[in-house]
Amino acid sequence: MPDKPSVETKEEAGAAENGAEEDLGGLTPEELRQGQEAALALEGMMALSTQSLVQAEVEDLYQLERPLGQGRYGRVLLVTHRQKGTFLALKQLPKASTSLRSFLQEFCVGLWLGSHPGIVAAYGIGLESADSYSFLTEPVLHGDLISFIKPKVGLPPGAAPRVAAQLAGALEHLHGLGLVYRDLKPENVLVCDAACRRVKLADFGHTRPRGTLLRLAGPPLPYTAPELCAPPPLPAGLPIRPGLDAWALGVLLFCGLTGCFPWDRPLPDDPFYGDFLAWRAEPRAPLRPRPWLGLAPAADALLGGLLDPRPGDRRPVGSVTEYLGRPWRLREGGEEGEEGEEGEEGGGERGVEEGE
Ligand SMILES: Nc1ncnc2c1ncn2[C@@H]1O[C@H](COP(=O)(O)OP(=O)(O)OP(=O)(O)O)[C@@H](O)[C@H]1O
Repeated sequence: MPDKPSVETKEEAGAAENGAEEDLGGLTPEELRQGQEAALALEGMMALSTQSLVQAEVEDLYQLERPLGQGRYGRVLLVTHRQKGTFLALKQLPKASTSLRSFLQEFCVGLWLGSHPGIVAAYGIGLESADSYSFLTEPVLHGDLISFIKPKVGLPPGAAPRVAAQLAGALEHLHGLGLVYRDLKPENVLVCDAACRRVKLADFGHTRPRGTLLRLAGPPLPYTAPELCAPPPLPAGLPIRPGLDAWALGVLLFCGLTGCFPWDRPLPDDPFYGDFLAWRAEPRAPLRPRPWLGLAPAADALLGGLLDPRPGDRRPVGSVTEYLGRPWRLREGGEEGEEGEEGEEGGGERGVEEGE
């Protein structure tokens, strides 16, 4: 699947002000307070980090080994420290397209998340060069999750629940700090081993404190939650909350289980989304949309909760743990299959690499 742009959102300064609950876009005052505290803590870290940026050209300090990846905003290089020889990943963001503030936000969120097994470790070194800003993280050398998702098949047998559990843990950690990740997609999930047993979440360039006001500024993606596609409840935007990540996790898991996107965008004019809504309204077998045919009841229930179009009723990312240990895919012929068997196929029409 070629790289899809991240969810384009327009951001308003600061978090939503305290007020009547109906003005909080579904956030409770406590949730909003936590988001405001996160915003303050992040601003503090950014102010300190700006003073400690190393002023140097990357090549003066690090030996470039090979590119690790390229995103819309920056490139990631495998480098070695010239004196110590340590292997590191260096994310370089050109000044032409990245402000100091955006760089510091991404750099500091990575630091703040600290050491978590499901999150790429940040090394606390930020560089300012003539034309770019850079920071260093641990290198994760088996590529990103997209290269493990076989079109119209999905992830290797057994991998989807493992990936789901690790991503849910990483996102819960981030949500617990009052943040919303906002950019969950396979390209941002790095794989630590050839069997896709261990994964880590990377790229915190879109992470913001809960309650930050955002509006969708570009076209919606499959991962964009429907409430972001609708006109925002407040003129300035939607106060973001963790349910945005729960939706994206549901879409990512669907891709991982079937090798297809469930829809192009969660709007009623999208035929696949329309079929999904009709099936939700009346979950009889004949109405089951074709892309969902290969899923077992546990996956139906898990995805049904994460992909609830009503953000207030949507299940949290941690609900993944309730469905571990049960088959998520059917064998051919409709029986429930063990995760770990060969030959599981989703019934979808659009492979993940097509047209995205
Ligand atoms: N620590 C790392 N180790 C190995 N590869 C990495 C690492 N960080 C990122 N990559 C690779 O580089 C790619 C681009 O990185 P990243 O997503 O951070 O860039 P971006 O410009 O912010 O992307 P986006 O367009 O998603 O916003 C990733 O998809 C991944 O393949």
